[in-house]
Amino acid sequence: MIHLKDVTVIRNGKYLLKGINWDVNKGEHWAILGLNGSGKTSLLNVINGYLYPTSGKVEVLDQEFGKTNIPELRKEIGFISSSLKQQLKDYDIVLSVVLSGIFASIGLYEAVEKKDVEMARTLMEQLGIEHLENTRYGILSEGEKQRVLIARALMAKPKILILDEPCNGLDLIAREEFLEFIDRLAKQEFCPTLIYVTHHVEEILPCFSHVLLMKDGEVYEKGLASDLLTEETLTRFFGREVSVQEQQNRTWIAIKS
Ligand SMILES: Nc1ncnc2c1ncn2[C@@H]1O[C@H](COP(=O)(O)OP(=O)(O)OP(=O)(O)O)[C@@H](O)[C@H]1O
Repeated sequence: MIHLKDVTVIRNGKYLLKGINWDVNKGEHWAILGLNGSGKTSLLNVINGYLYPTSGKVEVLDQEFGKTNIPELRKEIGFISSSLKQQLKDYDIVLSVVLSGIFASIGLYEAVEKKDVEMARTLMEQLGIEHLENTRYGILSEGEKQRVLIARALMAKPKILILDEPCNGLDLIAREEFLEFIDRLAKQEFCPTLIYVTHHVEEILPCFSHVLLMKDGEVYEKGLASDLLTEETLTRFFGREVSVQEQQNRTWIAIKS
């Protein structure tokens, strides 16, 4: 699904990413964990073709960057981020916003078919936002907006779904409800490969088979979540002694000292 070989990005004399080697295979879901400024967003921008590497090779969905049509490829990659949340038009109704996902457009300018509206309604129902169909996007809460974004992304039937800190701005209940949805989504046969970026270990659900630990623009470690979400590795990674607890099949950490 995604293959990065020795990817380095330098901008304004600064290494944003350094020698990244990363392979995401079909059937895997990855969580990317890192502190502020560790290069997570830069990495996502490379995958989306918004940030061109200074050196190295990028292959996404069997397309090698530099030899492929990136805008076409982007249609197969769903991307959920806070900047997209802000770009959507406040005055559009939720149904239009969801339907606009078919065209990856901000606003709905093209005719849609009955089956598209049916699909949008099914997705809204699965996300518990069907009652908001005719509500203006601008008045929704952060949690509701997040669900609209997910439904919008899924309309395009992406092969990869990237979630960049999707729980930012969600309260405790909204966050847990959102994570429950992600868990349900991961169990569906049609689920795209999920790439979930977060600062918070406890958001890494059991459906995330693998974890990429990012530090200072480099891959600190990568591998099975069960191998990496341990007291020993996380203490080394964060550079602070942490204690780890398993609850509801998730890892919760606290700083010891
Ligand atoms: N165009 C650029 N020129 C110079 N430095 C940049 C540029 N874009 C990003 N950076 C720097 O690269 C580093 C990595 O940024 P990035 O946004 O990828 O980190 P992040 O892990 O996503 O951080 P956060 O968790 O805070 O969102 C930061 O120090 C940032 O200031």
